[in-house]
Amino acid sequence: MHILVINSGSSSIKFSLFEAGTREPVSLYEGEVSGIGSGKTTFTFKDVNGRDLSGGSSAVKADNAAEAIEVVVGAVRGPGMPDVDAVGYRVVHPGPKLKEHVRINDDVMQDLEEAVTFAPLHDPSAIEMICEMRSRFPAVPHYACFDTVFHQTMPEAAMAYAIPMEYRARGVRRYGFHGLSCESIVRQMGEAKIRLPQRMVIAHLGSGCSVTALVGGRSVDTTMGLTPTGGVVMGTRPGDLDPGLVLYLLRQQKGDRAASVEKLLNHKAGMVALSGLPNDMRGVREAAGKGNQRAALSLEIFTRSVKKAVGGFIALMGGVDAIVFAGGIGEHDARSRTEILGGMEALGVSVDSELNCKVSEGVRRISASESKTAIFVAPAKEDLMIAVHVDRMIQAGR
Ligand SMILES: Nc1ncnc2c1ncn2[C@@H]1O[C@H](COP(=O)(O)OP(=O)(O)O)[C@@H](O)[C@H]1O
Ligand SMILES: CC(=O)OP(=O)(O)O
Ligand SMILES: [Mg+2]
Repeated sequence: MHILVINSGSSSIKFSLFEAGTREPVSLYEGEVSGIGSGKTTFTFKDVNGRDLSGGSSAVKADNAAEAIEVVVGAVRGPGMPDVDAVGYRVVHPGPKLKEHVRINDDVMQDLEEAVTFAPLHDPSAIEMICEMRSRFPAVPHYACFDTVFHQTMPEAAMAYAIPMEYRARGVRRYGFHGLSCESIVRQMGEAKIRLPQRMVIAHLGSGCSVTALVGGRSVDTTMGLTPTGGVVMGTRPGDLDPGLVLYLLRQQKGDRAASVEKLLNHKAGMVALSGLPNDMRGVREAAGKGNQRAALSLEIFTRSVKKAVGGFIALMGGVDAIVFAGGIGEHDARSRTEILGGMEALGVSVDSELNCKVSEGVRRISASESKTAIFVAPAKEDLMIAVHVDRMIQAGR
């Protein structure tokens, strides 16, 4: 059986084809269409051995999602490719009703449409992708896997906001995101024969950034809330703000005030606002290294916000046995890791500077020998988790 997994972002579509059924899902092919609508769309497609299957042309024309989907469909239906038996999608926010990963039908699509208000940066592209793919692959089952499901284990004290309870009944609560990433880290630790740490903090620092506290491998609290705009500072999102500041912004706008503030908070805030540079941690670091003061300040603010989240969760859990970094920044930016954990030696947290700079596959340990807390770097395998959940749903006859 072959499961196609699709993780669509606002300007990119990542896809992987997994073999599953008789064994745990294994990725056979993966690809990405990125920079959709930018005029500089690129396409990568390779097999499990890294062999390039993109036909040698990395530049493709995809001015919108529908054209990008044509590229994806062309690749997975190409010569020699196996039949797709099921399709799984990463959907960031399911809205208030859906609490588990689900097989998609028209009712589910209705729920997802209603969830767009909670994740306007993420859900629309996923919904568009699902609609297109359902019409192109009408005979196979389609499944939605949500970022939020992993956080269902949070206690009510972590979920509820201090606003009138009638809103809680309407689904206004902390949901938490990057759950598929967190789950994949717990799973990878098991595969690497690392004893599951009792108290763990996962810092998923990528396009979106969040910090999650886990006890016994289950989420007990996380920084993102009702939406993926809150929590720690991100590339284009501000993280937590004084609610009075949001009211101030709303009062300043003309026309469609909510739409203007939404655009400001999801696209124009965070590191891009502070640094005045494009949304790429590498560029910000390079500029700061050359003396750009705004870039340096943006890094300081980013580090400070993640450090406060990590420290807060250590206090909440009464200590920490492991800290894990994942996501594009968490996995690749050694400086972010040392700066976030710098000065925590008194808490028993110290990074080994040599191990921190090494590059290798899978979960790797970067803590110093004297560190009481184990510190790891791990890839966020969201796509693998989606394949695992789709496989389970198929086995369960869903
Ligand atoms: N080698 C690297 N060093 C520092 N930052 C990196 C590196 N590679 C990727 N990043 C950063 O990771 C972020 C994207 O993270 P990623 O997890 O890939 O996002 P997405 O959620 O879109 O998959 C960007 O800010 C990018 O600059
Ligand atoms: C939930 C979220 O922020 O996702 P991403 O990091 O992919 O933007
Ligand atoms: Mg991501």
